[in-house]
Amino acid sequence: MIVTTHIGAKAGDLAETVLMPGDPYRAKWAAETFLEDAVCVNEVRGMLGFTGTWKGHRVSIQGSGMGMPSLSIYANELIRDFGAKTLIRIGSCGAMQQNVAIRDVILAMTASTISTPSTHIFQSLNFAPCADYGLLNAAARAAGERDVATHIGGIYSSDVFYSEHPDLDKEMTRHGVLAVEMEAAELYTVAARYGCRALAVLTVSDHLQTGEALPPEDRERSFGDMVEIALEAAFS
Ligand SMILES: O=P(O)(O)O[C@H]1O[C@H](CO)[C@@H](O)[C@H]1O
Ligand SMILES: O=c1cc[nH]c(=O)[nH]1
Repeated sequence: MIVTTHIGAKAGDLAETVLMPGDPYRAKWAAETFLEDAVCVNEVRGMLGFTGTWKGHRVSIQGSGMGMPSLSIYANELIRDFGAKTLIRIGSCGAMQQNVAIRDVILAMTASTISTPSTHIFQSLNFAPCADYGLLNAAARAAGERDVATHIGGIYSSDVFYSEHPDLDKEMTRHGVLAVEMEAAELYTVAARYGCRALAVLTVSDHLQTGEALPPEDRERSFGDMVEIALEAAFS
């Protein structure tokens, strides 16, 4: 029997493949919408987790919370205590390029960052967090078969939602960074440490240049393309 500090599930309750939205209610919606026989396996701190099947494959969907310190707790416990092998973030993000529109999907090849909870490990090294290539390639194929605009490239994992660095945002736009979110760099780093596969599949909910922003209910329960792309990539 395994119950960690933050995941109140028993050994075997979680699958080797875990989708990780920041929002626990997106986890609930995605489990109810896309999984068969989904059962709730975690309610600790309201960070809901579910396990069910998709096309016969066992899969869990566990909320990560917002920001890298929170994601890091769940990724560590999922991998070290529950045996997760494939972790795919399904998150919202803010577009940083004019050619990226609201509701477009982004596959994060790399995640630049100022710091993550893992930064101290690397001393003076600027570690480059990157996606698992097999997952990225499979997600690109899955996205290509859907009627959704998809961009593949670098994103920025920020510690803040409300940026006080317009100069830095501008430089990232100038250097082709597609979007900003708050978890992928730590997910990629923790996965690399334990030899696991990781990818972030994101949907654009905000636009830093136009000021557009989707309402909370859309972020919770309308990003179905990214969920299906993540599931198809995980089991291709
Ligand atoms: O929609 P989620 O997955 O939470 O992701 C994004 O939304 C949150 C901020 O609103 C941050 O967690 C950011 O990364
Ligand atoms: O602008 C945004 C939208 C989602 N998540 C972020 O971190 N920033």
